Amino acid sequence: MQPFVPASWVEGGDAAVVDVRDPWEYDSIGHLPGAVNVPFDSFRSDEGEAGKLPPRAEWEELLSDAGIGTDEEIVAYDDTQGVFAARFVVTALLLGHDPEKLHLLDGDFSSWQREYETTTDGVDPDPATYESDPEAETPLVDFETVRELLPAAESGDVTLVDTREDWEFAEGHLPGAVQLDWRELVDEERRGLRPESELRELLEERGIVPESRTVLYCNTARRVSHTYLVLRQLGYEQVELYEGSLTEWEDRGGELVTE
Ligand SMILES: O=S(=O)([O-])[S-]
Repeated sequence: MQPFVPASWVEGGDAAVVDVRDPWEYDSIGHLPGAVNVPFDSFRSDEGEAGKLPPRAEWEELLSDAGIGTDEEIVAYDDTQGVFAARFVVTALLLGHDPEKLHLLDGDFSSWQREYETTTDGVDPDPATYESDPEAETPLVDFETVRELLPAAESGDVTLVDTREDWEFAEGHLPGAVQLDWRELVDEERRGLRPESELRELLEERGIVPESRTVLYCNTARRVSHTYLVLRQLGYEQVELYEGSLTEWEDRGGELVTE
């Protein structure tokens, strides 16, 4: 999986382009030419199979209405350095879209408009039928699995990564977790990924290495989605997502460490 694509790939290509910002931003500030608007809140739910995943029927209807077909190449963007759009990409992945056909713009709306055109023209998508794949293998792990992995995380055999900010980590984290704020992976100025060599150095410093099984969590599986895609971009194959994240962990009385 090579999820991150540059603006030039999006501009010249024929992938379905998905803008996950609020409708007022899409309509009034503008959007990438041809992009459809699928706002972040429209694909988050407490009624799906796990965490914040939407029910399959709702997801299928949302994508069909947006004119996106089951086998299409998709690229998503936002205006927050990719963290909201990453959640769209990971939602599609977890509901069975072909991972090789899922992409995230390396950058965001603000960096795009420094070089490329935007528009406020409405988009009228062609009708499509989207079908999710309930049989697809996914990188999801659940509460019980994470709880069973804690001893291995504490002994360093499994890498448990908390992708939240320092102060959140200090207030309470899973035993054995290392901290990696997702924002450390992006370059403030270009609003996309930092250079690969810097990313690899940073990850290694934190003990996040491709050889180790790696499980990510945050609060509601938004920030982990970005980190998941970065690790996959760098060739990490053994990365899993705790979709329930701290919201479920705390609800179910999971152990927390404070500093
Ligand atoms: O990004 S988050 O799910 O932790 S709010």
